[in-house]
Amino acid sequence: MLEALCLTKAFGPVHALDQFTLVAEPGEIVGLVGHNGAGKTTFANVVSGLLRPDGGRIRVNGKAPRAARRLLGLAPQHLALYPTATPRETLRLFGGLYGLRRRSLALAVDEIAESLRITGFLDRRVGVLSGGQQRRVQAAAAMVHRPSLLLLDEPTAGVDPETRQSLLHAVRARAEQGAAVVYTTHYLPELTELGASIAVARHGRIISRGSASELLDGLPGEVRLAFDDEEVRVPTTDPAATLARMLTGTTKAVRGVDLRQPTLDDLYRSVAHAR
Ligand SMILES: Nc1ncnc2c1ncn2[C@@H]1O[C@H](COP(=O)(O)OP(=O)(O)OP(=O)(O)O)[C@@H](O)[C@H]1O
Repeated sequence: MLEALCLTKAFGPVHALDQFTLVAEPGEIVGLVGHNGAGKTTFANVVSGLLRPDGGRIRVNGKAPRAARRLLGLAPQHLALYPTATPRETLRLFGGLYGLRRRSLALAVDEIAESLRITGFLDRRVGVLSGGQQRRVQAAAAMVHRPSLLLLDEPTAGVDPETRQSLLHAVRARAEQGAAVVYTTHYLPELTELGASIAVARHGRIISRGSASELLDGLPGEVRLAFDDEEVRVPTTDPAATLARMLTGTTKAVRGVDLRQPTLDDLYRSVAHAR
């Protein structure tokens, strides 16, 4: 369980964290969303003990960050892997640092490699793997010791749909085993797929917190229909019904259809409106 209460952290005049409060229960996936600069990465760094906060209180299963290091797994936003090591060596190294030995280490490496579909390239050098394969290795390194608190900072940035699915599957599996997960993303549909609750960050603090259905249902998306001579865009909270209505009413040939899912901007607008 994570309790982060009233965290503050300033870099000169920039208040990266400004009374930032977030609690994640065991088994809960919290989707942490917010625009660039909202404080998400600073929060992950403070919770994992990489940065000291100016104020506030953090407890992981009741322990302060330094004492809780073995309970925590962090996959940073930017890839941080040894290019000359293989994924197997990487996972054994991380598992070993977190106290796993011999048979339990080998089992943990096999299990996470299977879950994140790394098995096929476990013994190739990390430096020759694709970006998506490296992302999976980085996430696996954060999860191999089965942490009680998992911090994933945009793990799906720039990956293909298959890698995204394996990452989401592995995250859900960890939560089902009881881990509290804080999952940062700019892509809202992932949070529905994960069954995550949502925390919206802005200017260093959480401005809204709730279930995915509370915060995302009813957000306007958009249906776009392209004809030979024009393009029609209709904002809607029910794209399927809107599309059916638009198609029923037209005799022109349709050249293109696009359904836009709600974005972070839509969520920000709705949160600002409700305040
Ligand atoms: N080491 C640092 N020195 C100075 N300023 C920093 C440092 N780290 C973060 N900041 C500033 O703190 C603010 C919050 O940054 P942070 O990286 O936490 O945001 P973020 O929500 O993770 O953004 P992104 O979505 O772009 O990753 C930004 O204004 C950033 O410029």
